Amino acid sequence: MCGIVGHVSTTPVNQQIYDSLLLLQHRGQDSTGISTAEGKTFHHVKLKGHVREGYRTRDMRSLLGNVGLGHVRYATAGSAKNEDEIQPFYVNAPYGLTLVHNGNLTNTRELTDELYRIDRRHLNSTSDTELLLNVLANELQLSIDGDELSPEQLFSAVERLHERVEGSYAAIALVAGYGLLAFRDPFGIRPLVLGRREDENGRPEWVVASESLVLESGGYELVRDVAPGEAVFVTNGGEMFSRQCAADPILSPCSFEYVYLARPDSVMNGVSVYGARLRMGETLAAQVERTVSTGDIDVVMPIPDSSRPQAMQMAQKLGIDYREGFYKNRYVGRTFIMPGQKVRKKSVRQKLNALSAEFQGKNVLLVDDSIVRGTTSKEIVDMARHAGANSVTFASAAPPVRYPHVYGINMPTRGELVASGRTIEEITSVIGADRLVYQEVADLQEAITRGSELTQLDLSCFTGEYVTGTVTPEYLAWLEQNQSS
Ligand SMILES: O=P(O)(O)OC[C@H]1O[C@H](OP(=O)(O)OP(=O)(O)O)[C@H](O)[C@@H]1O
Ligand SMILES: NC(=O)CC[C@H](N)C(=O)O
Ligand SMILES: [Mg+2]
Repeated sequence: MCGIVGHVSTTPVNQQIYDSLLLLQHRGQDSTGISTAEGKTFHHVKLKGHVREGYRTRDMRSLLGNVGLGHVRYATAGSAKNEDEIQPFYVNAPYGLTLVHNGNLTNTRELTDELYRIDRRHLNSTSDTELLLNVLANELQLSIDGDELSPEQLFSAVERLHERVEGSYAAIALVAGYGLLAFRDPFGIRPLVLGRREDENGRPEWVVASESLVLESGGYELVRDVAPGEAVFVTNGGEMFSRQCAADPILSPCSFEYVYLARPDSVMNGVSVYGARLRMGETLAAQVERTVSTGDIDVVMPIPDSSRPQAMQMAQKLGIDYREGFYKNRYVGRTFIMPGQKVRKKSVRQKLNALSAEFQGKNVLLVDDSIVRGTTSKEIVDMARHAGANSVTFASAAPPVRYPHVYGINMPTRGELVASGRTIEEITSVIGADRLVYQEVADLQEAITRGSELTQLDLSCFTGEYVTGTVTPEYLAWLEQNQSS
């Protein structure tokens, strides 16, 4: 899950993109990049690491133009370390295109072969985003008819792209001299929202972003989520066109956005992330009551940051005191999205510290949003015991993660998932807890969708059922061999 943003403005757009990327930093920490368009000229800056430490004043000054896009990367294909894979990607024909992508393509082998053999396109990295851009460029080249590019030609290209590409993709592209194109895969797996505001002269300004908090902070009105399969084109002059480009779009957003990835103050697909997390706490409280005796539990504690709303609601439902026993070093980033297990493990210790007074002689109920590799939970249980806890019950607001996530979250191999091939008792013993309670899949689904129009979610990492219907055991085996994290 990367963070993407695109702005079409009536004034220089560099600072707006920077501000938007800062708000999306929680979605990717590996690298970041910005492209702006000044007439027909693109300006690009790409850097490793975080937004705040990366861009220098001279970088910002070089990003001229009123139209642009930006990216924060959390690598899911290729390598986090490879500087050639930092987004945006660029191709010079047709017109000049630059693109950012959140998601993960699942037919990369076929596309790589077709692009070389049939389309005669050269690829210079193992990034799936480079594939996505080249498919778009190829299909756009085939759609062009006459001298001027029309929205319809762009939409036809996206229509054909949907037919060729499998997996998840929310993408934003700039077409040099024309405007900004945004599109979402036919299942709407990864999020994308459209916002609008007016400048002081009443002229429209547009933003497309992964999360709605970008819109709120910039004073934009949420127009709507980009629909699954839909493409939106905003001209450099601020005129907006949109069209459904997929044959059978079915909104099936990634449940893990609501569990962990997104900021709680965002609204995605009409569902408040914070509201969904509170409801997860409610259903998890009921599950705890059903499965373990709660009479002896003294305090409910979150594992900062992401599980706070769930833990708060659980404490209230269970009628047990809510306490904060772990303190977070705000200068260490999110652990789960760091590349490499060694650095993730070290970071948990650096990031969280236990406050002994809250643990001494107490029976604690620790709540996390999810247990994936078990890196966090194992360290945390150990820290709670060292701080003097009498007993440790661990509750996860997500069900056991047993299957690879192939749609933009870096958990491609079963072997690294602590719940894969293990019973609950075995997982309890691996993380060192006294008792362990997981959310049920149906409860998670209900907690996310309650009161909304959402009828379907991607829950593949919990169920092994992949919404696109194109993920085969052979693909998963190939992924395990070729992608390690
Ligand atoms: O089982 P694991 O592989 O450790 O993964 C799960 C943990 O990783 C995430 O936290 P992270 O530190 O990334 O971010 P947060 O501060 O937003 O909770 C998540 O909230 C869990 O705590
Ligand atoms: N997390 C993402 O959305 C990653 C986008 C793309 N697959 C990359 O690896 O750069
Ligand atoms: Mg966490």
